[in-house]
Parts: sequence; C-alpha cells; structure tokens
Amino acid sequence: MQSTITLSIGITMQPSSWFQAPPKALDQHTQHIAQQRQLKLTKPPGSLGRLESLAITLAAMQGNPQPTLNKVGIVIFAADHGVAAHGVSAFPQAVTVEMIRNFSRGGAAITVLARQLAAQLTVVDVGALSDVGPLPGVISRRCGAGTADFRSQPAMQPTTLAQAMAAGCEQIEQLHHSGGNLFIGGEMGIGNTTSASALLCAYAHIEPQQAVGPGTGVDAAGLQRKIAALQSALAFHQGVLHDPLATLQCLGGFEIAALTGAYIRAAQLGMPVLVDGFICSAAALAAQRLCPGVEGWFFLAHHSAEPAHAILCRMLGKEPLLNLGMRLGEGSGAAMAVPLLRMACALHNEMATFAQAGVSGGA
Ligand SMILES: Cc1cc2ncn([C@H]3O[C@H](COP(=O)(O)O)[C@@H](O)[C@H]3O)c2cc1C
Ligand SMILES: O=C(O)c1cccnc1
Repeated sequence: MQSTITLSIGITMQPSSWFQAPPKALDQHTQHIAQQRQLKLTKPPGSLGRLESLAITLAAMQGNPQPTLNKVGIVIFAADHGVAAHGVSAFPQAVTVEMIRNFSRGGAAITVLARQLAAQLTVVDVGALSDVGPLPGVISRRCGAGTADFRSQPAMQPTTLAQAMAAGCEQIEQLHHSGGNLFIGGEMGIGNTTSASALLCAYAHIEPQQAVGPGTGVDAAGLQRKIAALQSALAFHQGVLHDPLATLQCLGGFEIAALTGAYIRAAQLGMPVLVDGFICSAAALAAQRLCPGVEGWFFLAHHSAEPAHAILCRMLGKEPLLNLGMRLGEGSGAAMAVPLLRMACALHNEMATFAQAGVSGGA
C-alpha cells in the first residue's frame, strides 16, 4: 500500500498511481524503415513536406511500416463548471446538457464530422449539471453535478478527480481492445475555457490576462470577469499549484480530467492521439505534467482561434496541422485533421518507388 500525502490545504492524495507509468516507446526500427521508404518514393526527397514526417511518425507509433487510420474513436467528455455562475461564458450553463442531447440526436458539428469520417463516436457524461438519463450513444460516468466554484474551493475532490481520470482511461482501454488506431478527445462544458485558462496560468506561470480569450464569444466585460475569476482562483489555490495533480484537482473540470486520463492511457498503450483546440490542449499539458513523455503520442490538430492556444502549443512543443480559425471544441478541429493524416498514410503506403516505376535519379 502506498502511503498518502496531505497537501497544505488538507487535500489527501495517493503519491503514485496508474497515470505515472511511463508512455510506450515509439518503434524506432519501424521508424527507420518508413524513413528509408519515403526516400525511395517517386518524388524529390522532402517534397511532401510535413506529410512525410506524419506518415513516418504514425508508422513508428503503430509499429507498422504501412500505417492505417481506419478505426478512429472519438469520445466527447461533457461536464459543467461551478465557475460558470460568474458570467464567464456567452452562453447559459443549460447548453451543456442540451448539447449532450444534440450529440445523441446527431445534430452537433462533431456528430456530422464523425459520420463523414465513419468514426465511432461516444459521449461520456462525467458531470453535467443534471443527469440526461439514458440516451443513445451517451454513457454515464458522473463524478458530480458540475464542479465546485474554483474561485474559493477545489473544483474536484481527490476521489472525483480520480473517477474522472479513470473514465477517460476506460474509454481508451475499450478503444484499444477494439483495435482503434487513432483517438480523438472532445469536450463539452459551458465555462470550460475559464478552467483551461486557469490550468494554463498555473502550469505556465503566466498572468490571467495572457491566458484568457473570448471562448464562446464573451465581450470585454465578460473577459474582465474571466480575468477576475482566475485572479481569485490562483490566489486561493496558490499553496498547491506546484503540484500538477493538485492543480488539476483544484482548477480543472471533470471533462478536462477525463481527457487528461485518456491522453495518458493512450500514450501508455501506444495509441496515437489527435489533440483538439484550447481546452483539449490544456488537458494535454496536464497529462504531460503528470506523465512526462506522453506528448510523443500527440498530434496537435489545429490552431484554435482562442488566443492563448499558441502558448499551449509552444509548451507542448508542437506545431498544429491546420489553421482554420475554428474555436468550437467538441473535438471538431481534430476531426478535420483526420483526412490529412489519412492522405499522408495513403501516399506513404501506395506511391511507387523509383525502382518500381522505372523513374531515374532516385535513391
Ligand atoms: C451551442 C454550443 C456548442 C458548443 N460546442 C462546443 N462548445 C464550446 O464552448 C464551451 C466553452 O466556451 P465557454 O468557456 O465560453 O463557455 C465548451 O462547451 C466548448 O466545448 C460549444 C458552445 C456552445 C454555446
Ligand atoms: O479551441 C477550443 O477548444 C475552444 C475555443 C472556444 C470555445 N470552445 C472551445
């Protein structure tokens, strides 16, 4: 049995857990084979730009010189946020539950994209304000009815944080078991850009002014309310922000914690991940803090229009694939990047070599 540690504000947590196991190593032998193949294909070396390194990385991740993305799993984690009571979103909190219904009926952006991709879509309610009851495609792993207001309380308890992370872990284990070869996490939770900004402030040691943005479209007064909420929260939780897990517990949300758990488990099991926009990238940063090296399994799908996303991308050390001015969430930006990755694989797998095609001058 591990002993527990009690943090300065009385929170008790396990010092060691499943999420501290290291990520799987990429297959360097397969990576080398894929690199060599790229040089032999009928094109000037490097002429397919990033599409070449994407295929090589996917080959190394999958341990397969012919990488495939034929089984994409999209999981949307949905939850509510106590801080939403402080006018930090342009939309009412009821939208979270209403959107869960919309996901179930197939009318949301991500559901359209999932159909286009023939991807499997699952919605996990990890703590919306009210329980939507049984709905097609929606599973319940409720950790609470929204988080507590993190301006003056920890958003989650150690037990509910662990539950939320386990809900993410469980989804990856199922996807892995069913032969999934790419994971996309999505989120739905009114107020969650404020939570993501709070995590960014704590992990990057930056000021709220640098970390906030319009989210769903708040005006200047709304932006000030976001800044004020973050200032209160950071001051209140100051004593624990050196600890990445306590930071997630105090400032995160159930859906962000579930994403964090999912990203870590994906890296441990060797499942490539397409990280969506601002909120998902904040969860990815939390994952990196809890389990260094997980980022080796991540592709950043797109530049979110949320201004502070650029900071998160820098912190994760990655350049996003697309820049479409999107700022929706739900995993929608990640879904848009799947065709790009599939094209990279098709080129890598199906192009002729110089020798096969009888083209001169090649390697
Ligand atoms: C109809 C609707 C659908 C959405 N789908 C994702 N989000 C996005 O907006 C929310 C975050 O922004 P904020 O922090 O400003 O509330 C999240 O739920 C996010 O996924 C939506 C927001 C709305 C209104
Ligand atoms: O980039 C995102 O994930 C995002 C930005 C604004 C609102 N919701 C999500």
